[in-house]
Parts: sequence; structure tokens; C-alpha cells
Amino acid sequence: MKTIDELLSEGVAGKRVFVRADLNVPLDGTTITDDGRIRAVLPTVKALADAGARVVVASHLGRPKGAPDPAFSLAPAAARLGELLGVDVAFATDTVGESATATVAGLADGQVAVVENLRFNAGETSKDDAERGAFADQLAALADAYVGDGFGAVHRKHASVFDLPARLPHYAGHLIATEVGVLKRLTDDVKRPYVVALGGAKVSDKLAVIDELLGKADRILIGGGMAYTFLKAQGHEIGTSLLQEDQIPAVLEYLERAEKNGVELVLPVDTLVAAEFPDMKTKAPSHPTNVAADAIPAGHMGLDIGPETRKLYASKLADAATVFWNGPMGVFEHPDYAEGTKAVAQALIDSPGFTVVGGGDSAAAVRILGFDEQAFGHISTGGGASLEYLEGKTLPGLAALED
Ligand SMILES: Nc1ncnc2c1ncn2[C@@H]1O[C@H](COP(=O)(O)OP(=O)(O)O)[C@@H](O)[C@H]1O
Ligand SMILES: O=C(OP(=O)(O)O)[C@H](O)COP(=O)(O)O
Repeated sequence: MKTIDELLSEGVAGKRVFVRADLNVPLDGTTITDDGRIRAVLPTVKALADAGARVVVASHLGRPKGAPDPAFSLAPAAARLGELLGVDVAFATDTVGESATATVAGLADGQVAVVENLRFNAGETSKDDAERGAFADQLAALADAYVGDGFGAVHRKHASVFDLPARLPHYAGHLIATEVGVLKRLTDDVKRPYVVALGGAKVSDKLAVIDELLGKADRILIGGGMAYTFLKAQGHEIGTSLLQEDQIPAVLEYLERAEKNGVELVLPVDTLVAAEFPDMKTKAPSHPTNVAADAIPAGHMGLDIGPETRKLYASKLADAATVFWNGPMGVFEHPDYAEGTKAVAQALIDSPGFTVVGGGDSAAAVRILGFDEQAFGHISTGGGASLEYLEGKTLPGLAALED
């Protein structure tokens, strides 16, 4: 894999360099609540701009449906990138159309532009190779070289991640090089006990990774939205909690296999529930109740792990030599449901082992809840990407950067 250092040594002055970043930051309206992913790509963007490249930064944000949707505009991220770089960053209001073409053509050496959300274009995420390829052709027309630095998206076989690098001289950016370097430690020579804590809301993606993790981890702690599919599979009422019904047979098989293989698959014993999802705008008190995990009242939804589970998970993390944690334990953005996530973050800090936190929201949670980033072994910008790397899968966005 060639790295950005080789591109820099080849000389980039006057070249248009496409940087595929992951600027998928959490937003409250148009306010960025955590800019960690923007900071993470600064070394790459700075190095290219300082060397005189015309830098074209592109990313997805959220999951719009293949058409423009103002709620998912990258404009706030572009503005923040400019603030962090201390320079004006141009913003194109489309990704490959007139605005993008004119914006890129107007760049002087050393200037930076951001183009609008890649996922405003159906070709970006299409399962059809030809449709993705056609969009990649349009992206390729904007640049002379490609730098892959969106680690959080390298597990996606998307046009800008997988198809575009094949069309341009391609290099790995600083962030990808750092992330892969650290994650290798969790695959090459993992110290045991190895504990994985999983939560969050991308239930379907994350239930799937448990399949492989059952052959790798000693303990898997389940929280967040995915816990309720397990509880449902065990025959319990889960009210209106998040559920991935089609994965119930898989989950039952995981429980069986865990027992057979001697892997501890640990589920919540209690959970905070409420009749409604809390108001995330006002953050008004929502008066949750704590119930046993097998006694969720009908019509209620589970929104965080409960106090007994916090203690249980802290004890399961206390002797870990290696920890990987992805996915908040609850809806941490609301103060009523932040305690589970705080408890797991604190348990990682207290653990004597090598601790890695991965995922856009998990990393944001750690910072927003006031923890010291330095207290963790590594905070990765990728959740799904890290998990799939740890599974040993070939990641499309890394394979595409190979020579
Ligand atoms: N029980 C739950 N019900 C609904 N959403 C949840 C629950 N627990 C956690 N979440 C949500 O999960 C989101 C983060 O999930 P995810 O994107 O999978 O994590 P990451 O970005 O770290 O990989 C947070 O916004 C949080 O509010
Ligand atoms: O937020 C992300 O992943 P993560 O939640 O697993 O960290 C990445 O930006 C990928 O986004 P996607 O899961 O919508 O493809």
C-alpha cells in the first residue's frame, strides 16, 4: 500500500488531490456536537495543502437516501474544517455537478474545497457495479490523485471508497495508516482476557460481527440497542425497544455457540425504560424507570442499561488485558440515559489492559461525557470498520488502496 508520504515525495504542487475523509460527525441541527472526525483528517489535509496540492475533500454524512437532503448537508463540517485549518475552505453545493466542477477549477495551489455529501448521489452506495462505477467516473474527473483517509467508512463497498481509487493513483492517508497500525495489535498478538463491549443503534451491522467475535473474544458484553434482540430471542417482552427480528435465529445460535465454546456472552440484567423516546431537543427529564431485563412493560422502550448491569459490566472489564468497545450502552445524548455509557467508559479507564474505543458516536460520547481521551489506549474513528477489521475481513476501502 502506498502512503501519502510517497505522494508527497513524488510532488503534489498544482495537482488536484481527492481526499476521501469520514466527516460523518454528530449534529444537533447544524451544530457539530463533536468534531473529532474532522480533527482526525487534519494531518492529511494540512500536509497536502502545505505541499501546494489543490485539495478536494469528500465524505458522506448520515444516511440520506441517494438524493439531496438539507438535514445531511456537509456545510457545517466544511466550515469547521476551515476553522481548524485557519483558512477559507471552499464549499461546493453538489458533489460532481456544476458547483463541484467550478469550485475545484477555482482552487489555487494549497487551497482546500469540500464537496457536498457523497450520499446525495444514488451511485455512491449502489449495489450495482455499473451504477457505482459511473459515479466513480464522475468523481475521478475532479482529481489527479486519490488519498483514502476515511477510516470509518473503509468497510463500505461504496463508489468513493472502493471504485474511485481504481481510477486514480491512490495512497493511504495518515489517519488510515495510524488506525490500521493500532488495530493490528488486537489481531496479531492479543493479550487475554480479551473483552469486547458492543452497543449502539446500528443493530443489524453489529449483530452480524458477533459471529466471528465468538471465535476470538473471551467475553462479549451486550448493551445499547442490540441487547433487546437478545432478550426477545430469549422469549422476553421488549415493548417498543429496538429490534432486529430477522436476526433472532442467528442470535439464538450465538447464545448456544457461546456456551459450547466457553465464551461469556453477557446480557443486561436490568434496563432503564420509558414510554416514549426522550425529547432530544429540550433534553427535558423523561422520568425513566429501572426494570429487570425480563420484565420490560409492554409499550415501553429500553434506553440504557440499568445500575445492576453497570456494576456487572464493570466487574467483567476489571481484569481485561485487552478491551475493544464499540457502541454506547444507551441514548447517552440525553442525561437520563448516559450512566450506562459513563460506567463502561470508566471501567475501561480503570482496566489495567490495552483499551480501544471505536465508532463515531462512541468516541464522541467519551469526549462529550468529559472523559480524558489520553486515559484510553486508542480512540478509533471507526466503529463498524474496526469491528470488521478485528473479524479479519477484507475491507473494501483498504483492499482498494493496495498496489
Ligand atoms: N437502547 C437504545 N435505543 C436506541 N438508541 C440507542 C440505544 N442505545 C444506544 N443508542 C444510540 O446509539 C447511537 C450510536 O450507535 P452507533 O452509530 O451504532 O455507534 P458508533 O457510532 O459508536 O458505532 C447513539 O446515538 C445512541 O443514542
Ligand atoms: O459512523 C460511521 O460508522 P460507525 O457508526 O460504525 O462508527 C461511519 O461514518 C460509516 O457510516 P455508515 O455506517 O452510515 O456507513
